[in-house]
Amino acid sequence: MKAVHFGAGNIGRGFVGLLLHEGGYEVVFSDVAAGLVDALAAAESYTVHEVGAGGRDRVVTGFRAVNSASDPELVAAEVASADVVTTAVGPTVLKFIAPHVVAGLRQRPADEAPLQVMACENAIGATDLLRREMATAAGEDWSSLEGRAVFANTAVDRIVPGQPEGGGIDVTVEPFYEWAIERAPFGETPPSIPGAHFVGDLGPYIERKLFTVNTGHASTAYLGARGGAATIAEALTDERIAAGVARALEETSALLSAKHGFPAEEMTRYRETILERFRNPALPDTVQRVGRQPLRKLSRHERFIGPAAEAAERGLAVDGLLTAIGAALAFRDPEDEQAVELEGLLARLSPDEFVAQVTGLDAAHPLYPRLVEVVGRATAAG
Ligand SMILES: NC(=O)c1ccc[n+]([C@@H]2O[C@H](COP(=O)([O-])OP(=O)(O)OC[C@H]3O[C@@H](n4cnc5c(N)ncnc54)[C@H](O)[C@@H]3O)[C@@H](O)[C@H]2O)c1
Ligand SMILES: O=P(O)(O)OC[C@@H](O)[C@@H](O)[C@H](O)[C@H](O)CO
Repeated sequence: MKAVHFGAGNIGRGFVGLLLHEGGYEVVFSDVAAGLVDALAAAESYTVHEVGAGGRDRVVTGFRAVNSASDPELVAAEVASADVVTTAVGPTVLKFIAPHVVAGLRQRPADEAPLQVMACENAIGATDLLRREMATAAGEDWSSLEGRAVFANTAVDRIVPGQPEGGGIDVTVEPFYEWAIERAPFGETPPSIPGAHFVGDLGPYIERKLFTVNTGHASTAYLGARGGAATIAEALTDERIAAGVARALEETSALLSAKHGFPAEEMTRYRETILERFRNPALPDTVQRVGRQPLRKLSRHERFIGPAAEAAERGLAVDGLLTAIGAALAFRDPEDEQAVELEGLLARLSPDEFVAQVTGLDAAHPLYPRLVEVVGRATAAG
């Protein structure tokens, strides 16, 4: 069995590649970072170091690596004969992966078992997005190609911090992980991934993950950065920040319970586990990594505006989320293109224009005036 995995970065090596390997796949990593591809191609194994309580080392072997920028034909050939394609590149990069998967499908015999495609990104419906990008890349050939693949959305959860520069291809991760995958698209032959669980309806899982783990993570990063903290664990040692994060998460939990029926006690335990994961002192996870790409994180269906909009529509509290959004507006990182753009947009646009453009909310939405106030305060604070 063979899996082609696009994006050999933190989660690619530290989670998706590891679980595919443990499921019995030969993993072919595909990436555009030449140094990383060369290092993987030259290695026979790498180690995933799980740090913190219950962690152990796991070794990945039997992989190969291909550079999709310099060797697209080889990538297409690998995809053509693969059983599984996964991605962990970031949702905005899926449009660049799509042409490679389409090129592979063009070479794949029509009577071959369908390629099983799963995008493992922090976004609702990431595989659906990849599929749309593939349809665009294929143009009028799509109707003859789409039957050669099946598409399943997934929710992946494991904190994999940035790895030290020059540290090689080993990866340091937390011990916890969860991978939920839609079951129905695979019919009788789901992929062999013992570490994953297959679910009938992914909607509640991905929303619970994105609106708890990622809302809490981002709230900690932005409140922490504003308070001068360097890491997530350090930020949570400040009681005011911890209280701010707890408040935002109580609001998203109330929404998730109202919308999906998750019992309140289950959500309380889920939040406790997550906050304990964030506090893992062995995990060197920076506020810059977790706060990266703030414009993506402030977009309509993401971890802040997504739950806050739905909570406001239901008349639920959103004050904690608005405080975290205020902190997000103050996030500055000269190395992060979106953080720089965010600063420019705040200087250039009126609060109304900013809310409309960045969050995509309509002026008639109940959250809209509250966001305009938050943006107005951020603009005034300079
Ligand atoms: N790190 C985590 O804790 C974590 C956990 C769950 C989900 N995720 C999600 O996984 C995705 C990747 O996150 P990450 O933390 O591993 O980021 P990362 O930056 O460590 O890895 C991304 C990799 O994609 C590669 N890449 C960029 N453009 C590419 C292209 N056109 N073709 C092939 N490869 C390309 C990069 O070179 C890099 O190696 C994101 O969607 C993220 O939200 C991350
Ligand atoms: O990857 P992002 O930028 O969407 O979010 C940053 C972190 O919150 C994220 O990578 C978490 O570590 C991960 O989602 C945990 O499962």
